[in-house]
Amino acid sequence: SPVAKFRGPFLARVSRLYEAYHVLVKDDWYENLKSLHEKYGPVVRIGPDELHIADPEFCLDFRRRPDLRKCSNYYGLDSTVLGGLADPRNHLQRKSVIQPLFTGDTLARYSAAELNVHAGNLHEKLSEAASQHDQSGTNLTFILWALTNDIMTSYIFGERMGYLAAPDLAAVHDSTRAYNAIDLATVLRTMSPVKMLFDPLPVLRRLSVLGWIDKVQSEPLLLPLLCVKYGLTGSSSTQLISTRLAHTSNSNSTTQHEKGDEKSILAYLWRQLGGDSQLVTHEMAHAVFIGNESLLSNLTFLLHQMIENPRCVRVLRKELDSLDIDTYGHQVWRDPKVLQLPYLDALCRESTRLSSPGWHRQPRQSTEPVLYKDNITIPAMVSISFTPRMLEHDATLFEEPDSFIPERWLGNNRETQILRKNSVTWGTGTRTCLGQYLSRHVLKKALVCIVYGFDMSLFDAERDVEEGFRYLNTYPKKGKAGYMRVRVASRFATSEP
Ligand code: HEM
Repeated sequence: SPVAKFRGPFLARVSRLYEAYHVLVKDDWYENLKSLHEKYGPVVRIGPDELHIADPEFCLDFRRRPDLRKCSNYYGLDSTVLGGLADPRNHLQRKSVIQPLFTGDTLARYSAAELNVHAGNLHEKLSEAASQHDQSGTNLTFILWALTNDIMTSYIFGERMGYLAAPDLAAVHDSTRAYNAIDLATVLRTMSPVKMLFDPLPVLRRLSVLGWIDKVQSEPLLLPLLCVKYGLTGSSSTQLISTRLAHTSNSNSTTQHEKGDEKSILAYLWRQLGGDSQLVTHEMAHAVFIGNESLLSNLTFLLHQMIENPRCVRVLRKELDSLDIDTYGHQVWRDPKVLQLPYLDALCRESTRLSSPGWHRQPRQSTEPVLYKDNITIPAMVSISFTPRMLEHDATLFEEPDSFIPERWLGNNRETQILRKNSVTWGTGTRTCLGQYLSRHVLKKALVCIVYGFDMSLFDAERDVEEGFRYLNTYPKKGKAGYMRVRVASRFATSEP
């Protein structure tokens, strides 16, 4: 093997089942990875053709290269959508079509109008919860999940689905959230016979426990509801999206998009991708799928940190007092200055830094051999991986790396510039997150809405500690999902502006 000279556990050298064992059976992938680096040093062979590197300097430098390929064994499940395209040229081409829909005017218009409506709905829901004094606490996970679904579907499909207004948020949550995503992705990438069997046999696949992947890929969370809404029950999702596309693209969809009609995002993309409705469906379903879960996870983490650090709540409230309360009243999130508040920005950066999940690594391949330190050469096309969480908790990059210290991001000086350059929260190189700016707006507005309007504490902190704060898990295993239950109280007697 071209990587034979690199050290690692025996099973990992011969089979991907090593990964499967640590993800599916022992559920200790990240902890094990750390112990492997302690034993074998900064470069460890974690698969027959994959090296994991825990050398921040090398990782940060290597990742900036624009010519790297995403490894098909890792991203193969999503090989047709932007996030999984292996070839950098194909990726660049697709990105040039999709990226404008997630930045610039499209995002600014959404943020200033639609996103404010969702923040208003969140406020309403929390006010309701505060007045009800629920004996079992307020399930914030359900509320945030409904919120992120409303946001993602309205952004991508231009539809207000009203998840947050649904009378039964538990039902919304349970019927739309997918569990075991990491396990199933692991099965398919570490057990190639399973993947080979399932690829050509979609029926078999649908009957299996893996069926949800097709469902999520081809029928994103909102589609059943869209079916009901448009009276299209029975249509296949692709037909449904096509119908929706035809509806929105009947005339001048590009012009509408340019005018800022968010409803035309789908139609615009459809036209740009040559009318390939299946590709558009997959691309958008994927964005909704990953957007929902990462927003939920990041919002939950941010609120968890705020509850754990009352000092941060005080400092943020002081900063919020500088906003135009006379104009916006309790709806402070509507003040455009919110997006520029330095402490709020620092809170969000620090929270996203600490919340990267341990299961997520980023493997890349170079078509040329790569020179690692001390004259060690890594052969071409070997998967070279790093785990963002490891870098984000590295003491050489971040002082007191495990502590929540938003202040480290404040100011524009040499230190903060270096911190920003070293940040890998949103990915690296040319493959950074498409949803990062949308996510930043969502995190900021939701946090402002909550911190300005409400006092919050954990409903049963003892149980949360006992459970190891399970509610912080992204893409949890079934049966291991946690719920963030809180006590909510309105800060103001009357909440009208
Ligand atoms: C706070 C929330 C989020 C975090 C921390 C996050 C993080 C990331 C990271 C680390 C990557 C790189 C993955 C890799 O290279 O393996 C990525 C890629 C991506 N993310 Fe996000 N993400 C978030 C929210 C979103 C949202 C809301 C969307 C959709 C609107 C989204 C869409 C994407 C897409 C499409 C890619 C692939 C980009 C490409 O390869 O060009 N993300 N994200």
